[in-house]
Amino acid sequence: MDRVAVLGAGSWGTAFAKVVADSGTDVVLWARRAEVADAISTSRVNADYLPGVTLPANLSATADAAKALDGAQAVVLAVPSQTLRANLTGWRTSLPEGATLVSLAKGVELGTLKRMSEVIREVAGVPEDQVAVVSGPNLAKEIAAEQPTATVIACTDHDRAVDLQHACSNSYFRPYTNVDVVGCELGGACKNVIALACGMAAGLGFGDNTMASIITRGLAETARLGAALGADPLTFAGLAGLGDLVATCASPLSRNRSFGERLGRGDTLAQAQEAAHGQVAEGVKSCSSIRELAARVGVDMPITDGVHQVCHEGLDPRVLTAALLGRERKAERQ
Ligand SMILES: NC(=O)c1ccc[n+]([C@@H]2O[C@H](COP(=O)([O-])OP(=O)(O)OC[C@H]3O[C@@H](n4cnc5c(N)ncnc54)[C@H](O)[C@@H]3O)[C@@H](O)[C@H]2O)c1
Ligand SMILES: O=P(O)(O)OC[C@H](O)CO
Repeated sequence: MDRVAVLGAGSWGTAFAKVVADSGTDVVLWARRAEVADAISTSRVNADYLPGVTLPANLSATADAAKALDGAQAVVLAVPSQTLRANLTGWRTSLPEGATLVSLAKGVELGTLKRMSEVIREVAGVPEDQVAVVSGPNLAKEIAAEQPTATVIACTDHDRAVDLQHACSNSYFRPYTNVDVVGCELGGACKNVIALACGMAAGLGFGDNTMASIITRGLAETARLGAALGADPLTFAGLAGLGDLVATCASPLSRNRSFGERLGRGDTLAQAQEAAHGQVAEGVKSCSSIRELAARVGVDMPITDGVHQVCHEGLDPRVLTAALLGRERKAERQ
């Protein structure tokens, strides 16, 4: 692979483009705003999202998506989940034939309840084995600072995953392959919701026992959903499951955890949204789609359900705490 397009110049799109460029592959990064593309081209910095990070010379930027896509062997989609369908519909006619379409987004679409790889297949009209997913404990700022990190590249076509693995392996970034796309995507989407719950707990002043309890029971409900949807249960013990869950729930860099913390301290949804400065906390929307998906397949997800109620039905996080603790007693593996 010698040319990759990354569509979306937010925190992760820009950091991932740097990863690919630092791995020796030429990258063209598409930014929605022309001034962001121009600034990257002239100063080699994306000051809005990754201030202080110098981007490599083999990374160029443009606001023209067709230009970014021209000749790309892999097309990396780095826009928020709920905008992926509309964005990709606009790019569809410029997608290079046979290119691997790669999702970086961690969410489940509202309304359709589709995972991002399903949205991509549907909109681009490509087979399942042409779509890959990157998911793991990947806080963009740490990766942009070249801190050692592992991730998972999931694709039902193992050889395609390996090609992509070669295009984004370097001294600070180590991707593993996996053929369980369903498990990796669900792990990535659900952990944002659990991180909101951990944030709420932190905002309420609770400590590490509470965090560990939410993380572990959050993993249990994520794995239950995964099992019902055909995922490999072991995926949830891996980087795209437990790995990402721990990083997101523990890190002050996580937008989801920070958002939850504000709610826990008493902010309204609107106040927490304002404090996020336009950066996406995917769990705020995906808590609703995941909750609906769980109901569709008859899976109990009490934490996800509670996060939805706090975010969208005005439930006080303190009342959620009491409700979760007061649930019917049960066996751990029930
Ligand atoms: N930031 C991280 O550390 C990180 C790590 C792994 C995965 N992710 C996932 O990657 C995806 C993108 O996250 P990000 O951190 O780059 O987000 P971000 O908020 O930093 O950037 C989003 C980018 O998408 C663009 N965009 C295009 N159409 C848009 C629209 N209609 N509305 C809003 N923005 C639009 C924005 O201009 C911006 O460049 C999310 O699903 C996120 O969960 C993020
Ligand atoms: O900042 P968050 O909460 O969107 O999390 C970022 C990444 O998904 C961590 O892997």
